[in-house]
Amino acid sequence: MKLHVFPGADEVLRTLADYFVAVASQAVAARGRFAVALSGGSSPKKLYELLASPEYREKVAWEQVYFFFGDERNVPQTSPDSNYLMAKKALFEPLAIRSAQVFAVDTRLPPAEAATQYALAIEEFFEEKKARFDLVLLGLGDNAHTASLFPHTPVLHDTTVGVKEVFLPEQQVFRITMTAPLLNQARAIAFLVYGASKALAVQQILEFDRDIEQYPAQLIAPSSDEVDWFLDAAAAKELKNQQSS
Ligand SMILES: O=C1O[C@H](COP(=O)(O)O)[C@@H](O)[C@H](O)[C@H]1O
Repeated sequence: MKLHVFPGADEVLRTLADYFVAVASQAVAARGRFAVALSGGSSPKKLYELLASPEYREKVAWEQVYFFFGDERNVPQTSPDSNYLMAKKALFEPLAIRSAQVFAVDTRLPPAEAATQYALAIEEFFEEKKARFDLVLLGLGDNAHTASLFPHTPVLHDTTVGVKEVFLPEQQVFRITMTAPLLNQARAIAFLVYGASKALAVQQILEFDRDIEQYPAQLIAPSSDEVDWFLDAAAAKELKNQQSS
């Protein structure tokens, strides 16, 4: 696990954008394409905007990039809560990404069916091979969730390499999420976390004893061992040890 801690969010975002460029170019050189699972929520929007900015847009072979979503809210694709809509506005439209390169969850379907169909789309994309994303981008909720692996939900114990629906009783909503085993097959995983509201969750995931019911992001442990945490000082402030391990 590698920790990258910077004084402010802008430096975190730039470092992660550089990391994205490097991982994308290695994947394209090695396999002719780059398959990335995007995260939703409030944190990654600025990263996507930066990647689409004049400074970064020429650094990635975008026509060889294939986009997936680690999780999605069960809302129409036109809803302001849709992870797809956020990425569309921040990344796909500015870069004129072809629709064939974007794999969105079909939220017109009932949640369980949407999850099944998404798992099938992933399986087809990887053909006969193991479904290994070149990069999974993840955020972290104040309650230590990542993707839509929320505390005390059945999906935390799902051993399927796939996609599942999850009902969140407090919010009375469904989400659709890649399971931890699928996320963990990735060649590389990067967490993007900034802001003081995330400091306790960061400490719980990285320094507390394992308790996946309370701290679901502890489930993220890729077989490749490539997990990078990109944090600002505010999000890292509760960490006793700020060295990579
Ligand atoms: O990985 C993820 O993390 C976030 C946390 O979101 P944020 O709004 O607190 O940055 C999550 O909800 C999101 O859907 C997910 O992909």
